[in-house]
Amino acid sequence: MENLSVLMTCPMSTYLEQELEKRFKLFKLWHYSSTDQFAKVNANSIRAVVGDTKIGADAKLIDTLPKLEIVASYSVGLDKIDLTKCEQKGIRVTNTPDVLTDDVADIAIGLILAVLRRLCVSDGFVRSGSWKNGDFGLTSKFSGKSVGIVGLGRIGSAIAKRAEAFGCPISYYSRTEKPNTNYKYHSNIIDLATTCEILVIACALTVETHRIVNGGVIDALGPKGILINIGRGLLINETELVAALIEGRLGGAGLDVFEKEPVVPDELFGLDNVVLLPHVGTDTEETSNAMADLVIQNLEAYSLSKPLLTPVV
Ligand SMILES: O=CC(=O)O
Repeated sequence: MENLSVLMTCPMSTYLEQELEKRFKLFKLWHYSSTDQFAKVNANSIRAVVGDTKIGADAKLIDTLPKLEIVASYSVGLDKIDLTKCEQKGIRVTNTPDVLTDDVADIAIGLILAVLRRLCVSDGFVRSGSWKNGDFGLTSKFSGKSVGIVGLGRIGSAIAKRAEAFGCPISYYSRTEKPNTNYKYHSNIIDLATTCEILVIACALTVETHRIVNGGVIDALGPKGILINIGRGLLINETELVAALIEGRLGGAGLDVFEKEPVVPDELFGLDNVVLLPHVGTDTEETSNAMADLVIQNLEAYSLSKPLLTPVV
């Protein structure tokens, strides 16, 4: 197995680095001044790339590595990988589904509660000593509110299940109606946004879903509506979102992802009806290690010519 040379694109998990180093010849792209400098000496030896949600394998990297055979992503999302190019070149691709579903669904519910019950603001209220001057004031109830989910895949379904336990009626939008659910299907995202109080974006970022939440969807959700995004920043038109929040056309937002991470629009920092997280949906020790194990198992399977565990291409 040592003969598989693996390129990691950026720091993602110390455990993953250590485990890769035990098994393969590991190169770390961030130890070089540029991809070109790395490629000058090593391009012909790399057969595997391990990328993540920050740096995956785009067309330029793939073209730089003529011997590349497999991209094992330390993420479920595949938007940072040029899948078409991988398919054309016969490069295998794997990701890390399932092991992270619970954590991402948990953080979606956490964001809903944080926005509606104003958890971060009330924490600040206690820390600043303001409580001594009077009560915090009333917030908004979660239990029983109608939840609309965009994308009823693994993560969307796990969010639905959790929201059901809060007594929330669930409806969803996806390309096709899913069999065997009691949830109401909308074939149009505007209809979904019009009929729900909390809209959770849980679909993959693809050409079709790019900025699927535009001004029309935000206005359909309305001044009492809450928008939650645990998918990708580019699923929402961020400029429209910021404008709607500032103008009071949207009730609030809970965001784990942004268009240009780690850059977050300055305007959001001054709003106390938004909760902002640094893309941490999967970042628990347990899940991070499970994702790393899956990356390793896929690479091991590949190097032993065994079936991949979670193949995408
Ligand atoms: O965002 C997280 C992932 O795609 O795994």
